[in-house]
Amino acid sequence: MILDDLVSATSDRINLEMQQTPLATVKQAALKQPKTNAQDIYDRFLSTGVHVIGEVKKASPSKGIIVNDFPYLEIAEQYSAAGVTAISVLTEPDYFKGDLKYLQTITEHVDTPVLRKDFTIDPYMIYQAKASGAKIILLIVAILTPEQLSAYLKLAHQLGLAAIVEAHDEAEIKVALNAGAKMIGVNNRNLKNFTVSFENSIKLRPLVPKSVAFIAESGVKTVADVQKLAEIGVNGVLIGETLMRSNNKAAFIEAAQEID
Ligand SMILES: O=C(O)c1ccccc1NCC(=O)[C@H](O)[C@H](O)COP(=O)(O)O
Repeated sequence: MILDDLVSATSDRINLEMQQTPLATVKQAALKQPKTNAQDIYDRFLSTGVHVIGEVKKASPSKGIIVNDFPYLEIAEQYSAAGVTAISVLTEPDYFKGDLKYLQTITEHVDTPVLRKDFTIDPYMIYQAKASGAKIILLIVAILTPEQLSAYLKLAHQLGLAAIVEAHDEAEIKVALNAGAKMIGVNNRNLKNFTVSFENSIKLRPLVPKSVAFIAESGVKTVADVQKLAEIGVNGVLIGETLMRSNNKAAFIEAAQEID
């Protein structure tokens, strides 16, 4: 399964990075960042309307190369000017052609909160995210033990980072809620065969209390899709490929964010 390959590649990469830049150095850099409060991010997503997270991504395992031209900072600036609630930046290099440097550059130039979109498997990556100016991280239930999930969520909150805890089914939603997740992402993409269906969000939405933000991830193609997800009560939508391929990103984002 693709998640196993992603975890294995991430583990090799992080082991190398830890040799090049020790944890103590990354921790020091993280602690130099301005203090932030995770609850501020959760509150933004819980406020009325559908909140768009615009994703900056060059490639993905399911789609291969999505765009050849990749002016990542310009794209982030367009998202920010159009009023997205957050920007997701892929930092995974092997399958998504991402880079931590993209995230660092974007956080240096753009005020909108940035999500480090990666396959977090070690606290080192959480300190890296903070040191790079991210305000949100991704924690995927399927690749962590419940103990790791609780510990990583706690560490994120101590550092002032919010976390999207990604769950794929009912059992994973329970694990996420038990760990204290305040924002749950449900992936509409089946990671075994890459098919996309909003059925997963529709089925799992009622299992997440209204005090916990619900983000529908993947497969949004049209503003009508956002409307459908709004009707089932999602707080946010994470949109990657469609925005990356769009010639008028601002028009799509503005229309999506007008939905009540
Ligand atoms: O998109 C993939 O191929 C993929 C494969 C394995 C793990 C994660 C994957 N995608 C990550 C995402 O969560 C998406 O980048 C994100 O939800 C945006 O999706 P989309 O709007 O469909 O580009």
